[in-house]
Amino acid sequence: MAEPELGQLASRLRSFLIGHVCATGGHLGPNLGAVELTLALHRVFDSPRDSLVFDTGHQAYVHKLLTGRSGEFGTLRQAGGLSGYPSRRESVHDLVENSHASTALSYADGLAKARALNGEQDRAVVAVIGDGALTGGMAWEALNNLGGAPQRPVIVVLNDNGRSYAPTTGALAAHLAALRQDAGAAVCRNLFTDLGFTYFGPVDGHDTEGIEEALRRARALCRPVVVHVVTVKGKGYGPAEQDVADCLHAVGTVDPATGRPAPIRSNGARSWTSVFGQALAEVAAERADVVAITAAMLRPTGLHPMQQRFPERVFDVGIAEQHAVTSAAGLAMGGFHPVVAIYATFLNRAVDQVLMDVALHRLPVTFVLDRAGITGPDGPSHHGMWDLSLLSAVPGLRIAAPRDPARLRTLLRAAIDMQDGPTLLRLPKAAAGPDIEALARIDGLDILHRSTRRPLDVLLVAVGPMAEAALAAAALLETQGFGVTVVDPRWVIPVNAALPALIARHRLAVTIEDNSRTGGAGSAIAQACRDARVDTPVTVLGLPRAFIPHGPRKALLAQAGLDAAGITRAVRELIADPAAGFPSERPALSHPARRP
Ligand SMILES: Cc1ncc(C[n+]2csc(CCOP(=O)(O)OP(=O)(O)O)c2C)c(N)n1
Ligand SMILES: CC(=O)[C@@H](O)[C@H](O)COP(=O)(O)O
Ligand SMILES: [Mg+2]
Repeated sequence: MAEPELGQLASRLRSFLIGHVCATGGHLGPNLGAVELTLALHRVFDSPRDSLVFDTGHQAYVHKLLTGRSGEFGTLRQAGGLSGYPSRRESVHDLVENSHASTALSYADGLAKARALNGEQDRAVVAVIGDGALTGGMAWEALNNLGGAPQRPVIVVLNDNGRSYAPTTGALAAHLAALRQDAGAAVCRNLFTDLGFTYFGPVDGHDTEGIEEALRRARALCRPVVVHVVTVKGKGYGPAEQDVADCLHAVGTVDPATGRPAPIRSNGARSWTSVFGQALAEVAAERADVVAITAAMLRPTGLHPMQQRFPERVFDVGIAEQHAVTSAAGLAMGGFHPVVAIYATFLNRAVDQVLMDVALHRLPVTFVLDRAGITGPDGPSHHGMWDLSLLSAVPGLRIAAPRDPARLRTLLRAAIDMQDGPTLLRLPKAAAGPDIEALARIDGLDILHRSTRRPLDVLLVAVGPMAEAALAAAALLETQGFGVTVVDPRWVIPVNAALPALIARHRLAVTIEDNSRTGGAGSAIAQACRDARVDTPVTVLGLPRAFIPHGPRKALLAQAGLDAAGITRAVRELIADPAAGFPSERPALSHPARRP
């Protein structure tokens, strides 16, 4: 295809991306920056015979368009529609579905070893990694292996646009900037050549033919090669190129003319993230020892209000969650109280650091996990549904789940006031609803609802934002003749010692959490009841032990039975099922607990 035709194709791809992604939402900036790069990849390599691995995968839309999925692009990130990331179910051209950054080079290392063992080294292994993802530790573990095996060819395409969301931080970013500025010096010696790679670059990331030439040369070398491609995030679309915040990294439905959401009548609802960000800035104004850490997601985790007021006390460590946690441990050892703001799903990779670098030393670090629970359009590797399961076993870690903005503010302060060990708050990806005031607060338990003049049939234990669905279910169950109590423990791990006694007063207890039901808060509560010899059957409602696909958050919660209808249905089924242990009579008061 001659250059003018290539240019026309790139232009058509850009127009397609802008039109579709503005309509469906998705990763606009990253994909506009990867148009020519992806064209070149598919012109030089023969996917799927050759393997193309995209790190994080949010920049793989053009790859999808070039592998036969343009017709379905109107379904992007919608239930049953195209995933916003590579998907093995969708195509043989797609390899890695995990949207957690910094993994591509490790996959490539494994693929290259497989090629060598199979005698298939003519099948290329190509990994595309962004400059942001390259700040993640796994990437350097992989580079160490790849560069140490000259006999195993892997082509690392570094898509360098100088940004993660914000400009990429740290010494690596400075090194790449130097390479971009001084091509002559770059070719002679740099980080990659020192690690055993041949280095080609910097290559203009919007010159398809130039990229192709570099890729062909890299392929011909049959050894580890880094092709340093310099791109512009949001290339070719003014609103993205000019967006100083994050080059329209990820957008909802926006006006293609402006890249901005259509003006909507605001119902005043704020996101949990913004409530947290403002509350933290207020605490930071009162407490000079409070510092904050982000892993390249300052704005998405709501730290910018604090960063604007106290820039010297907010640290962006790059896409390096494990380092973030242990660096926080160091800050705590130095006399500070770090608040580590991370999406719940991304903390999964730093469990050992929470356990052994923070909790073992009983350090006062507060973790604030945004996007806990079902997140929606980003699919299985983005739902924050394992934090309670992974962290409930951490000795000394206290975990709270605020049900509303008022409790978020209160619990954040309480967590930061705790100096004898780590604390953790988890927040959903949702608009923060109205405050839900308790009827009473007994032994640290918020009684949100209790039926009057009815037996104590069912106790609903709501974890955080599940309080709303629990209260709606209580209303439904009352219309069906049941007496219902709804309780919010606020601090879910360790289990409040008064909770088993409250459960003992009811004929049935149901815990409700937007975490996996395996090993989460409900499991801990059921265990606490067994330990306390409480006879009341405890049923745990939560997310299934499965990878949940992308789709609207509310619909996915309903499918998991975590809405009012699902909770009501579960209670009625339990009561109807003789094997469920629902006693015909209320249990004798083996625990003279105080009345709720
Ligand atoms: C472990 C992990 N932490 C954070 C994120 C959130 N995240 C998604 S894309 C992105 C920035 C990636 O920057 P880069 O690799 O340079 O790709 P670009 O968007 O610039 O093309 C981040 C931080 C993630 N996907 N995985
Ligand atoms: C690819 C990635 O990990 C993020 O960009 C993710 O899309 C963030 O999603 P939200 O911030 O919209 O929840
Ligand atoms: Mg980048």
